[in-house]
Amino acid sequence: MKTGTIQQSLSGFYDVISDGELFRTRGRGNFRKRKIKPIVGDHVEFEDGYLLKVLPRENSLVRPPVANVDAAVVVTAATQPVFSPNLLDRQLIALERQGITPVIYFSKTDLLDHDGYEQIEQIAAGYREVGYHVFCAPQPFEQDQLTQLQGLLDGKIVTMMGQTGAGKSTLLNHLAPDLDLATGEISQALKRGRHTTRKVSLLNVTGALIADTPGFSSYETFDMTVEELPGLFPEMRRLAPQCKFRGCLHIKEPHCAVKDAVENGIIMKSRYDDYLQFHELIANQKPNYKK
Ligand SMILES: Nc1nc2c(ncn2[C@@H]2O[C@H](COP(=O)(O)OP(=O)(O)OP(=O)(O)O)[C@@H](O)[C@H]2O)c(=O)[nH]1
Ligand SMILES: [Zn+2]
Repeated sequence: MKTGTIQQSLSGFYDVISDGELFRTRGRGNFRKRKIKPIVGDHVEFEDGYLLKVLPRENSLVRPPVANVDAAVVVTAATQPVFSPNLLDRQLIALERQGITPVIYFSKTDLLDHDGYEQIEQIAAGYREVGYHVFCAPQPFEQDQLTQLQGLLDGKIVTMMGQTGAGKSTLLNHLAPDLDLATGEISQALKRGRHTTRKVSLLNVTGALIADTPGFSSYETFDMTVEELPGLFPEMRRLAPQCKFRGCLHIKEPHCAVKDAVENGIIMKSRYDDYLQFHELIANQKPNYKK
């Protein structure tokens, strides 16, 4: 018996990567009866061309359907379209919720003037303080950054995330110039997923398995409770024990360490404002969405 990860699923066959080798397998007959639907990213046990077992999932995304996602590269345009902290924060909390490590990658920094770049660099520093990996350099795809990113993603299951035109395909092309796909094909692969429900597969990109269909966008519903939300902001999560009230929502409560930190410039004002906006959004959702 071997163990591996499903890299691709195609009309009943599952291609499993195990120790760098690909094996074509099919599901055991009783999978269907037991309503087991293996998906890309599943860690599995297999033998003689048959999947025997799907191991418990760390997480699973619906769009694209990928299991056990370790990290998501949030490709974020520094300009064109203009940088939106609100959109970035939405993406980050969606990932936090799934237990997926966000990696923020600023693209299009080459299109900024000096002051514009300084601003973005400051924002990047703020997100680093929060605890995120942030890639930001005057030239967005310089080798140094790419090497670091490769190191970070090595051995992980990864999705690309980001607005249309943010530069997801461009980044992937830079990461894997020697990938067996032509430039156009990569972006085709990335684009196809949006319009049809075609199968996802994982591209083997220098040690990482990267979903060829970009991940969920900013339009996720906030299907969480208002109590859950502050825990999805790492900087608030860290300070919450210092708030006077347990379960402090950091809004109207007195002696709130988070509000103090915002006032003292320790927590980014833009992050806190987004927190308040998301809180309102969740509070005003129809009750059945709140669970
Ligand atoms: N100058 C500059 N142009 C970039 C950069 N990143 C992407 N672009 C350009 O922006 C356009 C969109 O880039 P893509 O890589 O196709 O963006 P995408 O995120 O894959 O977009 P979708 O496939 O629509 O989701 C292309 O014309 C790229 O050449 C960058 O860092 N600098
Ligand atoms: Zn508080």
